[in-house]
Amino acid sequence: MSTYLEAYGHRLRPGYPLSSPSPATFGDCARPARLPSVCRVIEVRDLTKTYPGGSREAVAGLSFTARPGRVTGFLGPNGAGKTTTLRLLLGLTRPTAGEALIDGCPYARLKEPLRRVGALLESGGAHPGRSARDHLRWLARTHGISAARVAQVLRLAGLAEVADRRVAGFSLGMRQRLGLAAALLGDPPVLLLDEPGNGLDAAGLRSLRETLRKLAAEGRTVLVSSHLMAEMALTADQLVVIARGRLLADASVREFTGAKGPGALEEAFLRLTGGE
Ligand SMILES: Nc1ncnc2c1ncn2[C@@H]1O[C@H](COP(=O)(O)OP(=O)(O)OP(=O)(O)O)[C@@H](O)[C@H]1O
Repeated sequence: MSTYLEAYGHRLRPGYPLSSPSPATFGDCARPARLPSVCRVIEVRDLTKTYPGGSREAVAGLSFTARPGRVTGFLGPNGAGKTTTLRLLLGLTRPTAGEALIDGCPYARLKEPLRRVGALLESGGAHPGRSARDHLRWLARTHGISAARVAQVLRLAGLAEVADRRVAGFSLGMRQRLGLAAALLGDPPVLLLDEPGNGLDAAGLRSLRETLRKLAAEGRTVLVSSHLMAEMALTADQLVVIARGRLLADASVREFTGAKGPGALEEAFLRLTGGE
């Protein structure tokens, strides 16, 4: 599969005459009955963002592609522009220049976005007085998603046993799990996750790693930002490294760490970013 994706993944655009049952609606950013895996691509093209009053560009001419079937780790020192890039991809802030596309479309033009893109940006968002289950049921109802799927994502995120507890009593790690459960609710082919490992204990990190690997193995596109180098070395296939809004590297974990193995990622990262 990877050879096929590598050969065609970044060149195809929605609307291409693939074997999709309804390519016409696909070009319109509607979801075809079966989304061709080669089109689940996240594309950032010459993306630039200067915040009003900002002294420098938060994102500066950034270009990269995250492809299906892989976990793409999005790395960079504090303030590098990772969250800004993810917010641009989700249409939460406007680019100063360039494009941030999913399936060839800006997020705002995607039909049924919850079923197309699962996002975890921060661990807040759930009403503290609600239980995890009620929060997810409410989200599911507003997007026409079944209660059975709620139970499924609660299990996937390791929250089944605390599903009926109020979110107010949740630890940071439990809130992160709830955020991940919400991101998975629509069974989306594309996932954008901003530091999902924050606050997770060792068991939580392992389970997150296994979940992300599995999601990628199912052919989904997983873009995940993180400061946890050891985790990224074990989780990611591809690494996109930025600093001061600019691309420093876009390489496989193997290319990054060489023969030294996953333990060498932190060293390579610090060397590349000048230990910022
Ligand atoms: N709403 C905003 N208004 C003005 N400047 C902002 C805003 N959000 C972020 N910035 C600035 O943009 C730059 C990039 O920030 P961003 O949060 O995207 O980086 P990051 O790589 O996610 O950092 P971290 O790893 O610390 O979360 C920083 O200089 C930050 O101060």
